Order: sequence, then C-alpha cells, then structure tokens
Amino acid sequence: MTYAQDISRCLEETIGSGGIGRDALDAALEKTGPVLDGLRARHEDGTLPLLRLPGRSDDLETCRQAVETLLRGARDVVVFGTGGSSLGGQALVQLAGWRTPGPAALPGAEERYLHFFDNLDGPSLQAALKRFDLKTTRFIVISKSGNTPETLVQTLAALEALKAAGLEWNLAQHLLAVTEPGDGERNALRRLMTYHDVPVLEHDPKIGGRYSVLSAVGVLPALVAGLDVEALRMGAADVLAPILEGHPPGNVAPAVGAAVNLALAEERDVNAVVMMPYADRLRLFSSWFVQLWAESLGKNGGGSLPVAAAGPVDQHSILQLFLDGPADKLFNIVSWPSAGEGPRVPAELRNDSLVGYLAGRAVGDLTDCQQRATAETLARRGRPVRVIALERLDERSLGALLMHFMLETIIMGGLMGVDPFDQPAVEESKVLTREYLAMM
Ligand SMILES: O=P(O)(O)OC[C@H]1O[C@H](O)[C@H](O)[C@@H](O)[C@@H]1O
Repeated sequence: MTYAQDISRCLEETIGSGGIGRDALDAALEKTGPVLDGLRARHEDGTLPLLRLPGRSDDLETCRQAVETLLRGARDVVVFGTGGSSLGGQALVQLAGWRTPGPAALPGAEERYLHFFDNLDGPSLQAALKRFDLKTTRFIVISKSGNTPETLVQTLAALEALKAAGLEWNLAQHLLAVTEPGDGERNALRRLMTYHDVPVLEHDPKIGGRYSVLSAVGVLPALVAGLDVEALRMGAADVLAPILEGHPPGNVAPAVGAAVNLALAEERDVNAVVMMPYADRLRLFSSWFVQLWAESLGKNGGGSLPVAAAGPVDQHSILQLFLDGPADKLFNIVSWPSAGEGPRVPAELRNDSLVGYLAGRAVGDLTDCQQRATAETLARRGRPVRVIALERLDERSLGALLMHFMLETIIMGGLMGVDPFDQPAVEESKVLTREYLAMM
C-alpha cells in the first residue's frame, strides 16, 4: 500500500471522550459491508465507470496524442472549466510544482506555463487575453455538461480573441475540448467546438465532475505537466483492490475512514472535517476534497463542513481555533516522509543560543516534527485526528489518496442514505441566474 491510515487518535481509548468507542466504530464499520457489496456489483456490471478507470490504460494514448499535438509551439496553456472540471487537474499538476512558491514555469526543458481559469471574472479574463501571446497560447476547455455558462463565456471570449489575432484559420491547433458525447443538440460546448473543427475528447456521462480526476479531465493537464499518469491510475487501483477482492470492511481503508466519520458524527456531534496536508504540493488536493465532500454529502440537512487547511502554514492562523475552539471537527493530517528533505541549516550553528536547535537539520526535519507535534497536540486536547502517512509523495501515492477519498465519500453517502453523485440544490441558483440575465 502506498499510504498508512492511522485512526488510533479518533478513539475514546486514546483521546478520551472526544473520541469514539470501539463498539460504535465496529457498528459503523458493519454498516459499510452492504455498501462495499454494492460497489463490487457496480464494478462488475460497469454501471459506475469510475471503478473501472484504475484498471484502464487504453484511453491514455488518445490523451497523450492530443496533448502532444496541442503543445506544438505552445508557451502558455490555459485550462477553462470550473468545479469538478478543474480542481482535480489542479490537484494533480501541483504535484509537479505548479502553484508552489518559486518560478511559475513548469519544470522541464521548454519554457511552458499553465493557467487554470476556474473562476469567472471579467477584468482578469480580459487582461489575460490581452497579455497572452495568442500565437503560442493553447486552450483546454473542459465541461462535462457543455452548458456551464462560466466555461462557455470564457471559451467564446477566447475564440473572439483568437479570431481578432488572425488565428481563425488554425483554431484546431489552439483549442482542445472535453465534454459529453452527443450531437450538439443539447450540448453548447460540443456544438461550438464542432462548428470550429476543434478536436473533442469524450467525457464519460457516468463519471461526475468531482469524480473525474482520473479521466481525461485530470489526465490532460497532468500530461501537460509531465506527470506519470499510468502510476496515478496504479495508485488508485491499489486502494480499490481490497474492495474488489471482497476483503472485510476493517481491511478497506476508505470504509474505515467512512465509519470513523459516521461514528464521530453520530456519537460526538462532529460536523466539520479538516483536510491538512503538510506539503505545498498537496494544498490543492485539499481544495479538490472540499468540493468532493461538500457536493456529495451536503444533503437533506446533513453533511459535515469540509475545511481546506495546510501545514505548517495554518499552524500560524487557524490552529488556535482547532485546538481550543468548538470540539466538533475531525482532523485529517496527510504526511509524507519529509525528514532529510530540502536545504540544511549549517551544523556549525549548533552553539548559537537562538538557532542552535535547528543546526544540522534539514527543512524537512522541521516539517516532519511539526506535523507529528500538531497531530499529538490535537489528540492531547481530545480532538479526533486521523493521520494518512504517504509512503512517498509521487504520482502513485497521489492517485491512491484521490481514490481513497472518492471511495470514502461514496461509502459515506451510502451510510448517510444520500446520493453522492448529484447536486440538486445548486441547480436552483443557475435557473435564477438565467432569469436575471433575461431581465437585464
Ligand atoms: O463540467 P461541468 O458540466 O461544466 O460542471 C462543472 C461544475 O459545475 C456544476 O455547477 C456542479 O455543481 C459541479 O459539480 C460541476 O463539477
């Protein structure tokens, strides 16, 4: 396994009354049994294609070719898409160093820059389209439905800018889209792309946006960033295997995680879940998790509030509240073997009265100790903490982490009796937005 899950500090026997009893955990775990059976059945009959993705590689070649073509002569790659059509890709490419402090270019021989426009904002879009050298700019447009107005408006603006720059004759070189199959009757993005002869990759209609990170939706940006996408899928397969092999729930890490969540909610009124990785390269993983957990489980008056945090930086902002505020949260600390990593403080400073304690230590030594200290301090305060310790920080373990939380979320949906794949409530404001637009 590419990670170890430690839930000991979620238990009453370790942290006192803030934790759950073994009986409550066992009862919750037992409830996951039928949900796991259901997942196995859906893998078998193919009705949940997310579960088939880890075992597939046939589609990766298509993605690779599309990216290779798109990148010819490219300097800037812009990804349009929002929510599940963007956050997974962002979480993946951050592993390659994207949006970590330092130079903005992607690592690699050529100078290449990646930009995700996942929020709609007129002035920033206009300024960017003006500043990009459109001859060397490429657009990857991702929308499952093909009808999300944010993404459509961005794409239409980019098309106009490309035309104004005299590049209308070569739009197929500048754009690549991912959307559901269909004839364009109901899918505006597909119709637009077909009209302009832009290549389109298929988005499986049965893989919802927030579960699509392992599909072309995440794979395309990952390939642009030079990541090993096969390893990503392998990591996901590692997590899925115990479910498909019919292991008891206690041996299925995502089932254990879901059981802990359920028992803490029912027994200890826990209503928030904090995701706190100790790595710059996992900060956007937390953002991806927020959408996954919130949209999947926030239903019928239930669900717990996902909070994206990061260590050690948030020790200097929100940790006070975590330790001493309401005792209503589960903390997930994601660690990796950082000890020995990064620059080292000169050993000669060992006798310095103020920094001597850092002498000879690598930066990673400090973050490793901080991560352990935070987990332990929370536990000593009676706050439930789960530690997910990655064996390494690489594609395989990130694939595992992503799959773990997709499965944990789906299992949690089963335990709560909600459909983890829909988001009916948000549709209402979309309808109202259209009404307001019509009245303007
Ligand atoms: O991929 P799209 O169809 O454009 O959808 C993008 C996003 O927008 C919607 O509002 C949903 O709430 C999200 O679950 C979805 O990921």
